[in-house]
Amino acid sequence: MKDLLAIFWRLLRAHRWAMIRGGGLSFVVLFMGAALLGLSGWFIVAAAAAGLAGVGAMFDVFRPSALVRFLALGRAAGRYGERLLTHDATLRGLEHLRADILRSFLGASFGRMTRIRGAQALNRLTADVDALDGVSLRLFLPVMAALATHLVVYLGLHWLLGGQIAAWISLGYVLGGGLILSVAARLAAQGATARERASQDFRSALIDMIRARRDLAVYGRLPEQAARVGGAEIRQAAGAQGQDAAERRVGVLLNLLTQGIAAGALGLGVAAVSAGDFAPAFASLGFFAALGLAETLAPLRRLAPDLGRMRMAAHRVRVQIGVPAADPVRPAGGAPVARTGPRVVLERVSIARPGTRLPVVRDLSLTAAQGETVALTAPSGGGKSTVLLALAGLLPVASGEMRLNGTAIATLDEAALRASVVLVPQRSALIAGTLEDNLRLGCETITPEDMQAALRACALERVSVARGGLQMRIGARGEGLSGGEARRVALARAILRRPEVLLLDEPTEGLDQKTAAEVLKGIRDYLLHSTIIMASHRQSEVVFADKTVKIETGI
Ligand SMILES: Nc1ncnc2c1ncn2[C@@H]1O[C@H](COP(=O)(O)OP(=O)(O)OP(=O)(O)O)[C@@H](O)[C@H]1O
Repeated sequence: MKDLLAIFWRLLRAHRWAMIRGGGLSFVVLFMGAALLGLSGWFIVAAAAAGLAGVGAMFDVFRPSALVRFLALGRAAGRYGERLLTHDATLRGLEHLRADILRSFLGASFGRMTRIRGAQALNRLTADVDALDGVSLRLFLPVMAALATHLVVYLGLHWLLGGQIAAWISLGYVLGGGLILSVAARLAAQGATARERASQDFRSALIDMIRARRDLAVYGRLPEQAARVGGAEIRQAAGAQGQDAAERRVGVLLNLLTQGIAAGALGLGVAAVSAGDFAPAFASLGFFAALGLAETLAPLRRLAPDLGRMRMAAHRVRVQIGVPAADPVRPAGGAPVARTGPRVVLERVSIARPGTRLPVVRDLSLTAAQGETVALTAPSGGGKSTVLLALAGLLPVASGEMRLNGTAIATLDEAALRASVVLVPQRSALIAGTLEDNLRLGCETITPEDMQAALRACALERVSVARGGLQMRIGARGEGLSGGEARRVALARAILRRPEVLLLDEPTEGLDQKTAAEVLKGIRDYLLHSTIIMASHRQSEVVFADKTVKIETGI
């Protein structure tokens, strides 16, 4: 319940007045519905009684019928306004929630970001947020409006018919309805959990299958994965059927409750008439008001089967948005990049990966000057990428110090560091779009001439010219490019930023000797004054570098 309340509070805060006015109108609509039926019942019976008594001509039909019309029209208009306000406020609130979830993904620390699964993130942003529209529309607003209506109707009936009938009707609905709904929610909880799991499994399995379809096909596992997706879909459909059946059962029970309360109200009314407490028309008022109050339960029918799903979604979303933003490697508002001292200095640096006790890199020292190219070497798993990540400010150092132009990288301002240092990891992300879209990802303000020069430097000009130049289409994750071409697009994107320090993780992997040499020379000439530090396995990269530094691994 805490999770659901927290989500309702967020939705309420996003558009407080619209939500409060919508909730108020929900109450008005329910109250007018009960008053309309009660008044109509009283009117018909009172008119008939007046006719039987021979005083029909004296009976005032105008005022009650005007009131009936006012209630009928007011109720219709109120319903329209209530739907408009509550749905609009809820959808806008969900929009804020989605933005908060997205922000929490984007603000995740580097370590967490690498562990986020695309399918899970999509589930949080779509299915979970969709499930939460019911928190205000099917849970809190209808329950609050129903309770307010029962309270006001209780006071009105108490005044008109006495405490016994008023208590029978209002308490009957509040206690009886509450009991039916809470028992039904408890019984439906297991089915709701199973359905929710099936629907999350379905989405995740489907997304995994689409992403890994090539590998699955190669290993002959595509039918197996398709069967997993199909199985989750069948479980999901079965869960939906079960929940529909639960909704129907709740509907039958709530109908029986309404009939029982109305019959009891009529019986109590008849007894009161026999005892001479009030006229027969008043007995019908209680009976019809009891029938009219059935409307307070109508929006809650779907609540029991949906509650489990809403609870789970609310919990997951709360956990997601409650995750603190990135544990910063550098404090906010750090130092600017200075212009003194050697470009890059590492002094007895040790670096550990999160979750591991032993440092991956131990006591590494190096100095790299402006315009110098340094090759870092170590066996596979020896910590080359780890050093580059730390230099890019994405991993903290366990001991020692890393300095850029004389200032410790750990104290640098985030924006200043990003403007000065660019890292090209082993696997870079390419987006679906044109070659230009992918190059602009690194720097918005570049001109077509800049892009052509960078493409030339990375030996990509010929490839792009043959396929539409900057408008060449690239598929999702670099689809349509060879591995070496995708790598070169990532390199071109990085050098377009003209960083002071360029960090390259195995830059010529996947390139033949000739192209590799051409690319390394092209990059060096394009960034004459930049310091280039590269993680290298290949002899051609080591030979190209001005100096080589061997990493002593701690593992
Ligand atoms: N996210 C991570 N969490 C924990 N340990 C990691 C993580 N990534 C890599 N490691 C470990 O850190 C060590 C160094 O990895 P790193 O990627 O820096 O090596 P590398 O020299 O670049 O290797 P390669 O040449 O194969 O790319 C390895 O033992 C690796 O298993």
